[in-house]
Amino acid sequence: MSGLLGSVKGPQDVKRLTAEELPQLAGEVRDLLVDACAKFGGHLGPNLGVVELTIAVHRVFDSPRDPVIWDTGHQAYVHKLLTGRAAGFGALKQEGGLSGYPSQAESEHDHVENSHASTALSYADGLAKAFKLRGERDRTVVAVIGDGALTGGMAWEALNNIAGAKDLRVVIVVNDNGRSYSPTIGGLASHLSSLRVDRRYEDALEYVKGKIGNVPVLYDALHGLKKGIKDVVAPQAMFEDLGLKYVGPIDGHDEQAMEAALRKARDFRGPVIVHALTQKGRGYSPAENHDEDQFHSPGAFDRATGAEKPKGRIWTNVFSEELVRLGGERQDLVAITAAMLHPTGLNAFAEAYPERIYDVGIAEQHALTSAAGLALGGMHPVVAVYATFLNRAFDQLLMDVALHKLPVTVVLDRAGVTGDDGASHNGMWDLSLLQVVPGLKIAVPRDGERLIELLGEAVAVSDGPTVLRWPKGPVAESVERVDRLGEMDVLRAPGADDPDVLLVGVGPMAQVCMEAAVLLDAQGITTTVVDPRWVKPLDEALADAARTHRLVAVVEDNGRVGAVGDAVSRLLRDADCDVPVRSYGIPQEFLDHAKRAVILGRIGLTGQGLARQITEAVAKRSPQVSSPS
Ligand SMILES: Cc1ncc(C[n+]2csc(CCOP(=O)(O)OP(=O)(O)O)c2C)c(N)n1
Ligand SMILES: CC(=O)[C@@H](O)[C@H](O)COP(=O)(O)O
Ligand SMILES: [Mg+2]
Repeated sequence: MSGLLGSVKGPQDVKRLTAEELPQLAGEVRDLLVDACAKFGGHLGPNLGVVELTIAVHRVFDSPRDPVIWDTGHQAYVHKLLTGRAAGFGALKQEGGLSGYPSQAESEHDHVENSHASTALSYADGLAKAFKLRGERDRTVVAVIGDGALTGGMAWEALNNIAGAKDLRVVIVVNDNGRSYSPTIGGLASHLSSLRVDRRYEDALEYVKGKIGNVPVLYDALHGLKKGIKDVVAPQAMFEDLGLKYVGPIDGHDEQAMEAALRKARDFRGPVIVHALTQKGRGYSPAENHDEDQFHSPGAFDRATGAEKPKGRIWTNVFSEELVRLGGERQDLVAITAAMLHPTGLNAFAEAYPERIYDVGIAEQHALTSAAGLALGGMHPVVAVYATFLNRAFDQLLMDVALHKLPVTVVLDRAGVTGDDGASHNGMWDLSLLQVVPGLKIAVPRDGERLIELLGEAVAVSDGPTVLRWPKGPVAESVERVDRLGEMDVLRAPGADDPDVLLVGVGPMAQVCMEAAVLLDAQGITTTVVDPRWVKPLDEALADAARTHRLVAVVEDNGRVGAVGDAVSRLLRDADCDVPVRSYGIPQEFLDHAKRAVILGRIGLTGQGLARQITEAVAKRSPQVSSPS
């Protein structure tokens, strides 16, 4: 690593650089970010937007003694570069390589690994309280939170607490680039933009600043003047009404201005908000000009043009198209996104029915209970979120939707192993959590055709909530049924009178089961494959089918504990069927980041892996079966 960045092994090296050297450092950082994200994909837009901000944070504060908490963590690449990890960007988000989020295992400068938004201020509140109790009054907690994450309810719960504790040394840097993926919504967004002073005295400020140069005391006085004018022109921020000191807005790309504001905030020795105005994708024109999301999280792309490598037809496309079609038939269908209109495929529905789409911000809990309200009002809401983010809205789904038997359909994209976004992004919890929700039905399509079929069935349910889920990536090859067993699709019937194994493939694991069945057959282990389609409630015909087999194997792309495998065991027990059940799924662990396919291979959720495990299971049950090849 050459240049100034090559000399940066930690924040102390950033502090040692002169102000004149910082633009060169920023340029080198941007070049490395674009190169790494072009090669591996990644959160390029968010990180290009916090280059100067992060440099200023590490020049003013003393990480890790002053912990820096990155809300959501997707914008911590620059922080990683300035804390000695530039070399790791040669394997960004790859197995065994640098995580795309803060990682305690990587550095003492990293604290929060959870990529779920709107948590940073609560961590900061707790950390600052701990420092106070321990008498470590010289430590400041810095929390960097985006305008999008600030629309999450937890952030306001934390702000309420922090504002009430005047001696908590917390510096909250609001990284306001005006966007989540899309432009940030709601009253907060318009309030933040009202705090952006209008150009007239911004320009005046620039003019005078140019005259006085960067003489801090004069510059500060000028800021005070601007603030005074702003107080008159734009009613002061709600933050100050909350009791929080507010500094800003500051040009987040003016490193010296950011340093001045952060020093002022640090020296205040109490809770302060520094409002930084930044641009997502700054410095790379394909990102700056990318209307949809300013290169929020592109896959690999051509560095010269910004053209992303084609993703092919993904599950989300099938859902997006079918929901538009259904929306034409059903005027009561409305859709809700939590700041992820395009990633969940709701953008097409929004274009077709602009009056029937709601973007509630990063506010999944509100999304579910607002959906309950819409359902009480006679609509049928479809709430589309990534599977892992539903965790946050479990109580709302349980007590605001299901308790009232309301017709809300929840669509979980990125269900199962997502992989390179790390442990908190895997959609491995929903099939377990939702088992306990009375009256809630869950369908898991195995391919695009079944997604269309099951979505239609789900939105036709009017006496309770329904849930569908599918994984990240290309939609699975179609597998047609050869028979029907109750509501279930039989995909493979061995034709033997006493087949050995009943393979229950949940959703796209059906294809994996079909591959395994061929391998098992080759070893003389006759296998039936069924796709339950609806996994909650399970079809009681499954118990009858089980009776004619030696072993039942349930395969699902979810954590094993408390999921469909356990539900099948319970079904068989309740039916007095004592055929043994094996469940194959994601180990109940926090998985290290790697590509989805790599992880599925590692945990045995492939045709070969499954065949090997089932062969061993059968051999234990009936030793005369041939040993695994
Ligand atoms: C609870 C939760 N919901 C949704 C997401 C998906 N997500 C990741 S980043 C992001 C937008 C964040 O916007 P902002 O906080 O403004 O940060 P920026 O990307 O603009 O820097 C969203 C919606 C998430 N990580 N967590
Ligand atoms: C940080 C975050 O939660 C999102 O940006 C997520 O990383 C996007 O995931 P996909 O790339 O699967 O849409
Ligand atoms: Mg933002």
